[in-house]
This record gives sequence, C-alpha cells and structure tokens, in this order.
Amino acid sequence: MAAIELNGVTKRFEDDEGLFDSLLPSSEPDTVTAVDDLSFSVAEGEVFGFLGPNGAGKSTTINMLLDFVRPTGGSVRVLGHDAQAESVAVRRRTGVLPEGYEVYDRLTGREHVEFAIESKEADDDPDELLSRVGLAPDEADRRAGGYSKGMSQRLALAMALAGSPDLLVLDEPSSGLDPAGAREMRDIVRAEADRGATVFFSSHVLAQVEAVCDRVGIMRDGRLIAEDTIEGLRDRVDAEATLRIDVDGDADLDAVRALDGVSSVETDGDRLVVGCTDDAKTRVIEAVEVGGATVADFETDSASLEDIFLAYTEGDDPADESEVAA
Ligand SMILES: Nc1ncnc2c1ncn2[C@@H]1O[C@H](COP(=O)(O)OP(=O)(O)OP(=O)(O)O)[C@@H](O)[C@H]1O
Repeated sequence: MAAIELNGVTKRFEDDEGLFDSLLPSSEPDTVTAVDDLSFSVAEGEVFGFLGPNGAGKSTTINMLLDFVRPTGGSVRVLGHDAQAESVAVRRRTGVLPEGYEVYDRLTGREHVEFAIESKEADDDPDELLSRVGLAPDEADRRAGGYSKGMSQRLALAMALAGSPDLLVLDEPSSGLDPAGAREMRDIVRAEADRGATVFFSSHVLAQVEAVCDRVGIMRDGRLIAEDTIEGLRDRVDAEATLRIDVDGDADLDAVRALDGVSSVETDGDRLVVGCTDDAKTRVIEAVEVGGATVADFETDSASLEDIFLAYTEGDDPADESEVAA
C-alpha cells in the first residue's frame, strides 16, 4: 500500500478578496489554480523530497494531505485513509512540522512536547525527544516565547516525532537551523525512515534534499513535472557537468570543441576544463587521446540537484509534461 496517493487532484482558490473587488461588485471573482490534476504516490518507508519554485503548489498539496485545505477535485489518500473523510485517523498517525511553526509564548519547550505526546495519546519520554533534537534540559525549561528561530524549529521537530508517527510531513524543516542542526535533522529523517516511517519532505535547501531523499518530485505551476531518483533526473536533463583532464602533450582543442554536448573548453596549464553534458564525457576523453595527447588523470563534477532543479523549473520544460517519469 502506498503511504500517500493522489489521483487527479485539483485545487482552485477563489481570489475574491482583491483590493478593488468591493468597488466593483459586478466583477467575477478570479480563480487561482494552485494544484492542477496532480497524481503521484509515495511508497511506505520512502523519503520523498517535494520541490518546486515559490507558488508551485507545494504547501497547498501538503495542506490537502492533512485536510487543512479541501481539493476542488480528485482524491487524496494518506496511510490508506481518505484524507477528507478520515482526517482524524490520518492526523493520529502523522507527525507534522509545519512551515514557520509559531510557538506558544508562555509554554516551556517541555510543555509543548508534553502537549504533543498527549494529543497523540503516546507515552514518549519528553526529555528523550527534546534531547534527540538537541534542546538541552535548561533550554527545555524556558518559555518558548524567548526561543531563537532554530530552537523553535527544533522544538517543532520534537513535537512532530511524538508517538513514532507512520508518516512525517516536514515543510521546510531546516529553515533557521545552523549547520549542526541541519545535519542532526538529516540524521533524524534517516533514522525515522529506517524504523519504517514514510517522510514527505518539502524544502528549498536542495543540498539537504539531495542528502536524505530516496526520490524527488518537482512541482511547477501546480503540476508535477518530474518524479524520479536524483540519479534518474540527472540522466534526463542533460545538465551540465565539468570534466577536468590532466593532459600530457598537446590536445586538439578544436576537435574537443566540435563534439556534441560540449559547451566550453578552457586550459589551465596542463589541465583541460571542459563543460559538457554527462553523456559527452567519454567522447571528450576519446577525442583528447585520438588527437595525440595522453590523459594522465581526470575528474568530473556531476550536475548538482540545484542544476537539475533549475533545468526543470526555468524556461521550457526539458521533459514533455505528458511524460512524467515514474
Ligand atoms: N488561500 C489562498 N487563496 C488564494 N490563493 C492561494 C491560497 N493559497 C495558495 N494560493 C495560491 O496558490 C498558488 C500555490 O501556492 P502554494 O502556497 O501552494 O505554493 P508553494 O509551492 O508552497 O510556494 P512557496 O515555495 O512560496 O511556499 C499560488 O499562486 C498562491 O498564491
């Protein structure tokens, strides 16, 4: 059974609170299609990265998983339950770290976690959860109103972990975290997946996503334009790689420049620095050797998730939208 399953989900908002609407009573309300016929699924135990530029429809989708927003059409199933009709059952088994979680100023950190444990009817030790997210006992005893952004974020993560949920929904989890906090968060995500939880992870911090996610989905204008492992996406976008070759002898630079997939060739002493697509790398090495020089050594930098993300979300879609890869 899939942990998350969306089928043909659409969400249109009526944007009827515009500045001039009260002055123009006869005008039709505008509608915004936040999510447009969206279908995808996330397997149990998977860490799924949900990406997309601002306004792509990520938060709206997350809100539909949790029944904070109702779809205009289509069906949403979470942990085998209908997300609308059985939202209580979904929330009981789901830990949520909402974007920009606001603490209750007067409650201490520990009281927040105790509250989360009670609402899940769980029996976790609050101190254990707090220490897991790196909040020291003296910090846990302070009122959360005085917490820094990163401390609030750690607290929200401890609350999401209460009751060992089957599904963790993390919306921008590393926002405000220092590098140590970001690493701890990654370790927690992996540990949760190892115990069998599914993690649905939305973030603009692509290095973080690359480090923890088994698979990613990229949203654009309310639609999922790509869904695959990072390796799979890398293969498909022809994103630029850099090839650095240490050469003995004179390479035929013009022959390398003329190759398909090569966009730049520069020299740095005995080193050739070639900008090319992933699949052109072997052709470049061959062309250097055929030209009479010897390849002493070489190294490559593959396209980062950031390069891949930009290739999908800027300009024309690199993949035919009707052919979203599974
Ligand atoms: N309550 C609402 N009323 C009207 N329009 C809305 C509402 N919520 C979202 N939208 C619109 O739906 C679209 C998708 O918004 P959404 O918040 O889901 O994007 P997002 O991918 O989460 O963006 P971000 O990365 O900025 O958080 C945007 O055009 C947004 O303005």
